[in-house]
Amino acid sequence: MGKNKLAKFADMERFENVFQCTERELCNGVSMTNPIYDLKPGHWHDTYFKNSNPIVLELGCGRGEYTVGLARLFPDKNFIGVDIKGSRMWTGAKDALENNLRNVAFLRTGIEFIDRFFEPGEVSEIWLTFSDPQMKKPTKRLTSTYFLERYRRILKDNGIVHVKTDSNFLFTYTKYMIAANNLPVDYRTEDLYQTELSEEDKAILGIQTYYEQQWLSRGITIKYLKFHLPQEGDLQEPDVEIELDSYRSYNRNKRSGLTTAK
Ligand SMILES: C[S@@+](CC[C@H](N)C(=O)[O-])C[C@H]1O[C@@H](n2cnc3c(N)ncnc32)[C@H](O)[C@@H]1O
Repeated sequence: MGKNKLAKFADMERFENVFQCTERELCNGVSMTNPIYDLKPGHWHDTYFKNSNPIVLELGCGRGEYTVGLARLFPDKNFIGVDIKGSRMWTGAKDALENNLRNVAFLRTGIEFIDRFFEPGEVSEIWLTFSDPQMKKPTKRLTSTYFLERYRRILKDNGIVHVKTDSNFLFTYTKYMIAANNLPVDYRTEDLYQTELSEEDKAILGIQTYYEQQWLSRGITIKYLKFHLPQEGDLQEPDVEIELDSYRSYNRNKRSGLTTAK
């Protein structure tokens, strides 16, 4: 039987690669709890990673498969998985500790507060893996201007955003967002596993998360976008009606009866 939640929460308090800030109103970035490191925004390199390698975030990392998988592929980069659900993140944190992956950390907090934990320009890339499409709530979508503004505050100029998703709704919304703001796109595919990829991209994009495995077993195609986020200019929300996904996950909200949403 797997470890229960309370035991996992106790582990999270003592894992040296886990930083937590769960009281949302107190998340001012100077009170991340960790058994060893007193970490302030702007000091991930010198206090924790002890190198100057690029920092890559996975936002909504769940069990952290991408964070840990990418860390294995790229020992010369640093990876931080971010999620509010500590019991999920425990899996990745334990895996990284057991395998002595020093280029991995996990941060437990709400993504809406992400700019409280990093200084401007401290982050090079962001991965969004199988994020909830939030079809009814545009400001909760992780590729909305609400979130992109926050990412811009911590990313280097022209920092990279990767979106890997099952959701046609989130993919289409993100495409419109990119078009509305003329964001430079490096890569876009609507069916990842039917696309010719370099060996390196195959390894990067072949990492499969828990949610991806669920979608693949249901025959849903996987979409992927890689774009840049320049610092300059106001970000505009796209004004389009998008067809809702025809399926829903065990965790996604019930359908409202509508067939499209903005
Ligand atoms: C659908 S799951 C995907 C998890 C993982 N990326 C995967 O592919 O298996 C979405 C994850 O995002 C997290 N999440 C969603 N909104 C969040 C927010 N605002 N702040 C922190 N975590 C959030 C949830 O807790 C959940 O673990």
